[in-house]
Amino acid sequence: MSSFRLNLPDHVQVMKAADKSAGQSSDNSPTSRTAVFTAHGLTKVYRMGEVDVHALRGVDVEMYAGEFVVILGASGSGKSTLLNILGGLDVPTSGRVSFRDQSLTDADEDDLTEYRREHIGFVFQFYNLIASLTAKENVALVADIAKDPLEPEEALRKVGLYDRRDHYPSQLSGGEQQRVAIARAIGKRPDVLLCDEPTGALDVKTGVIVLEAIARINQDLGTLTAVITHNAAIAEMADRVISLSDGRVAEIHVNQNRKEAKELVW
Ligand SMILES: Nc1ncnc2c1ncn2[C@@H]1O[C@H](COP(=O)(O)OP(=O)(O)OP(=O)(O)O)[C@@H](O)[C@H]1O
Repeated sequence: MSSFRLNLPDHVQVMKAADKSAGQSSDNSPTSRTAVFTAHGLTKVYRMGEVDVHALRGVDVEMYAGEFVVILGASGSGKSTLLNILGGLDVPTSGRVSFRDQSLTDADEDDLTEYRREHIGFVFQFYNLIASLTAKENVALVADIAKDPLEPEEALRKVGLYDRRDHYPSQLSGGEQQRVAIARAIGKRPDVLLCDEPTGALDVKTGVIVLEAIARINQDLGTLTAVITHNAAIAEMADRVISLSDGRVAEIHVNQNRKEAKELVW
């Protein structure tokens, strides 16, 4: 286990207790945490003709039930590659990664599809909503194939868009569309919410509203939430900040005092 293990704020211990999976652990000591992701020695090499691009160069990382993690780093540092591997969208070149006690490295395509469907909600920079469906219908589409879904109205309420449920994407602002995308991602009540630059296409004010929605879901549902950004201000919201540089973990920082989204300035 890593040396920063004992430093997690009380908030995370509380979230762990609230997490659905916490009952699986018999260790109730204040320093116990349920590892959701455990990755060791992850590398990813993309072969581009004659050239090898080393996106990850040996990443060791753990993420815990209920925490809010920001993955921070410059463009090209490997953030999306790491998130895609954790989310089962990609596989490492070498190294091991597991979700709870399920190895993702040994999983085949079908296993990874089922893993993503059951456990992971994704939010990307661009919202990818279906233009011909209302907000509610966009959310229902995912909830329909889930085992224990949130009602689409409830998911939209959590992101502050219940009143706009019958609106089409073209009738919503960029920030509102992103919040529908977040409602869609949580509609299946995922264990993990993975967000890749969720505010990248938004102005500051709208970005803050989107971050507030993500933080509320982390808080209310106890969903392990990982947000990728190159914006250091956003890192102040996190329980922990994993900084990547050139495909390596450069630093892991524990925020003793998390800021609320509305306090952020950038
Ligand atoms: N499919 C791919 N084929 C080839 N190279 C890739 C591929 N995906 C990523 N890379 C390369 O791997 C490195 C890491 O990319 P990655 O997208 O993970 O970085 P990032 O930190 O998320 O960057 P950004 O903030 O710009 O999205 C980069 O050099 C990138 O060009």
